Amino acid sequence: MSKLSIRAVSKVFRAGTTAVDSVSLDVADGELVCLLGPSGSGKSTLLRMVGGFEQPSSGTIAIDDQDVTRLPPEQRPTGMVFQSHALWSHMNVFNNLAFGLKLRKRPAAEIRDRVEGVLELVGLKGYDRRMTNELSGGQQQRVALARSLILEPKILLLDEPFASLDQHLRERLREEVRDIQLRLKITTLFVTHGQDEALSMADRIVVMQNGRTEQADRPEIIYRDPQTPFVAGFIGTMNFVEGKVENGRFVHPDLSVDMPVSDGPVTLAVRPEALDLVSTEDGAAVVHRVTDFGTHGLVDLHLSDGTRLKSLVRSPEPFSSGHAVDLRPRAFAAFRDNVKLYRSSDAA
Ligand SMILES: Nc1ncnc2c1ncn2[C@@H]1O[C@H](COP(=O)(O)OP(=O)(O)OP(=O)(O)O)[C@@H](O)[C@H]1O
Repeated sequence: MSKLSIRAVSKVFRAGTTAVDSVSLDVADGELVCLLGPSGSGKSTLLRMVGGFEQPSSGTIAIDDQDVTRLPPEQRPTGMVFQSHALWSHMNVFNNLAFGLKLRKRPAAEIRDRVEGVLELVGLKGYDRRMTNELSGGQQQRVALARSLILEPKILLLDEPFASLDQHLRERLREEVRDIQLRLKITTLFVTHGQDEALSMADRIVVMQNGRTEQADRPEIIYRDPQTPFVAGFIGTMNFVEGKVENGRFVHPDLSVDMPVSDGPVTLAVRPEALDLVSTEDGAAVVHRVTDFGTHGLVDLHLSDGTRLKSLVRSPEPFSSGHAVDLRPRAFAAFRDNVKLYRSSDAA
């Protein structure tokens, strides 16, 4: 049972940059939490503070109720895998993996068994005598993961571990790592700026911006019920339409929907898959481009005020560029001053 508790942690660098701004986060036993956000949002700094590679300016970090805030990395029950694998190239795989155990003066037989076990776990059985520079990028990252896991950390920390790999390999490794994590039931904090990675791997996603957490929720909630326009726009594709509410209706020259909130300006957010199109003679929106992906079509639209929208349609056939269409949003959110006001029934 290992849990991580981050309480009001901030990091101000000497230059005056607030990289992490009073973040609190609990990661439950066996949970995999992804920190997701744009470049510079503070994800790596937060992760590095959990690993002990960076000191918080304020706040506390506890693992299983033990305060580790001031402990150096080697005294924390954490294992970190970095973006660039940082393996020792002058050592073979066995020695890379055995290194930490030798430091801890474990008996040779135990070291052999544990190296063998962890290599099997990451799918590299029999690779122990290879030099690490004779391995592919994906294999090197597997060794880096094995090197962390062999010390049986309570908390596994992964900092964009697949960033240097090609798309195909990245997808495979993310499945493998998730399988291993579930098998070991190891509490994991994972930094990525890839939303697909976060959506496919995480039990919970923490969306970060400017050193703060914008929202922490299960992936499907982050996607379906984003609490701020930033989260709405960062995960998946989102259309935004600026307008205002008058007498319980969102009003825009080309689009109007019921919205039982008080009058005033709002931003309407609607997913491409929740924006139905109907071809008409005198529709308000004009089709700009149609892309046929085989399984579905994506229609780019222009509204009369210049707003651009995307709609996902099952078949692109009825639509072609220059044609007018009517818009029928099925599910949407409205934001006013970054606060979500209202959402219709769940996306169909
Ligand atoms: N050692 C440092 N000294 C000064 N500023 C730093 C240092 N490390 C990070 N920063 C700044 O802190 C902010 C957060 O950086 P951080 O690396 O945590 O972001 P990130 O979300 O992990 O970004 P990326 O996805 O690009 O890795 C940035 O503005 C960055 O320039």
